[in-house]
Amino acid sequence: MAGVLLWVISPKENATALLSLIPRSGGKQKRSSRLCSRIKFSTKVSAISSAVANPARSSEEKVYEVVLKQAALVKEQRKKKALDLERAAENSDALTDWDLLNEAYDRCGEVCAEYAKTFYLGTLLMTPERRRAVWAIYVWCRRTDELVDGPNASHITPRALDRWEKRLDDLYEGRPYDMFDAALSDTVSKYPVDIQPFKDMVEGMRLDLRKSRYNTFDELYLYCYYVAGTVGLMSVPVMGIAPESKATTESVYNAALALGIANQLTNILRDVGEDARRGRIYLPQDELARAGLSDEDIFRGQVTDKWRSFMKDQIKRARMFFDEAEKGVSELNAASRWPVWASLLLYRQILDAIEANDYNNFTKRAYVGKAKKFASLPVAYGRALLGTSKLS
Ligand SMILES: CC(C)=CCC/C(C)=C/CC/C(C)=C/CC/C(C)=C/[C@@H]1[C@@H](COP(=O)(O)OP(=O)(O)O)[C@]1(C)CC/C=C(\C)CC/C=C(\C)CCC=C(C)C
Ligand SMILES: [Mn+2]
Repeated sequence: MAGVLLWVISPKENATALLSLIPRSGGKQKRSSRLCSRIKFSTKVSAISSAVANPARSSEEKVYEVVLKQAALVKEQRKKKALDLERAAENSDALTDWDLLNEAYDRCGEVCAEYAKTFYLGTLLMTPERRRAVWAIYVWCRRTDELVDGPNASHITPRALDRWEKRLDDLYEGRPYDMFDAALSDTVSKYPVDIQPFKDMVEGMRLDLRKSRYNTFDELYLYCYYVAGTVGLMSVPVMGIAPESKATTESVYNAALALGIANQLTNILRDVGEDARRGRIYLPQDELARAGLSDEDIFRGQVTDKWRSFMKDQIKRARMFFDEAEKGVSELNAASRWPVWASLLLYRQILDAIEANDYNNFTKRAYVGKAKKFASLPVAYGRALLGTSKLS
C-alpha cells in the first residue's frame, strides 16, 4: 500500500519524518524472549504505573502486573454486563461524524489487508465491530514499529517517540490527530483496552534506539514483552473471551502474552544474521558465553556444533512459549480463534524451518512456503472449531 505515508512532526528539531508503510523486508530491529520456567506469579496488583517500576523483581513478575491490571479492567467490564456495542455505536453516532469514522476504520482494514493478508482474512470471520477494532490496533502497532524499523528510522529520536506517546495520550482522551488515530480512539472508548500496553510498546521502541545487546534472558523477556507481548494484551479485550470459558481472565491474558513472546523470540532466532549485520545481537550474552560462543562467532556466521546446540535450546524455549499460548486460544470467542490459530501455527513453523536449514540463520532466511501456509489454514480452522478448555 505504497500510498500510505505517516508522519511524526518534530516542532523543535524542525523535521518532518515521513514514515512509509511500504517495506516488509530489509532493515529491521528485532524483538524477542526466554527459558520458560513455569514461574509462580504471586505478584499482587499494585499501584505501579509502569512495568519497570521496581528493578529488584524479575521482568516476568513486572510484566505480570500489567497482565493483572488489564485482566481486572476486563472483569470490571464483564460485571457491567460486558460490551454494549450498540449503545456505544449510538453514542459515537452523536459525537462524531459517522461516515468519517467508518472511512477511518476502512482505511485501517486496507492497511491490514496490505501488510498482513492472512491475518486480515482471519479477521473477516469476526463480528464487524470487533474486526475493525482489531484493524485499528494493528495499524497503530504497525506505525509504531515503523518508527524505528521503517525507511525513516534514522530520523527517529527519543523525543520523536515522546511525541508519539503524547499523541497516544491525546487519542485516549478523545483528541485524535488523524484518521488512523480516530479509529483507535473510538476503539479504546468502546473496549476495555488499557493504555499501558500501548505505552509499553513505545518504551520497546525507545529500547531499540539505545540498546543493541541483552545480558540475560530476563532483559530480553522485558524487551519481548514491550514489542510483542503487548500486542496480545491489546488484542484480547477486543477479540473477547468466550462466554462459556471457565478459564480465569488472568490465565487467558497470560497465554496472550506468551504468544507475543513466542512470536518475538522466533523473529529473533530467524533474523540472527540480518541483525548481526546491523550490529545487533538480541541473544542473551550470558547464554552465549555458557555455550562457548561470543559476538565474534555470530559476526563470523559459521554453523558449528556449538552453534547448533545453542540454537536447539533457544528453539526449545520459544516452543515452550507457543505451548503456553496454545492453552489460551480455545478460551477466546469462537469467531476470534481462527486468526489467532493461523498466526500461531504459521509463526511456529518458522522454528521448524530454522531446523530444516540446519540452524544456518546467518545467511539463510527461514520461511514457511506457500504450500505449508495454505495447508495450515484449514488446520487452524479445525482447531478453532474444537475449543476445548485447557486453562483454569
Ligand atoms: C490474531 C492476531 C495475530 C492479532 C494481532 C493483531 C495485531 C494487533 C498485530 C500487531 C502486530 C504488529 C504490527 C506489532 C508491532 C511490533 C512487531 C512488528 C512485532 C512482531 C510481529 C511479527 O511481525 P513481522 O513478522 O512482520 O515482524 P517484522 O516487522 O518483520 O520484524 C511480532 C513478532 C509480534 C506480534 C505479536 C503478536 C501477533 C501477538 C498476538 C497475540 C494475540 C493476538 C493474543 C492471542 C490470544 C491468546 C489467548 C493466545
Ligand atoms: Mn518490524
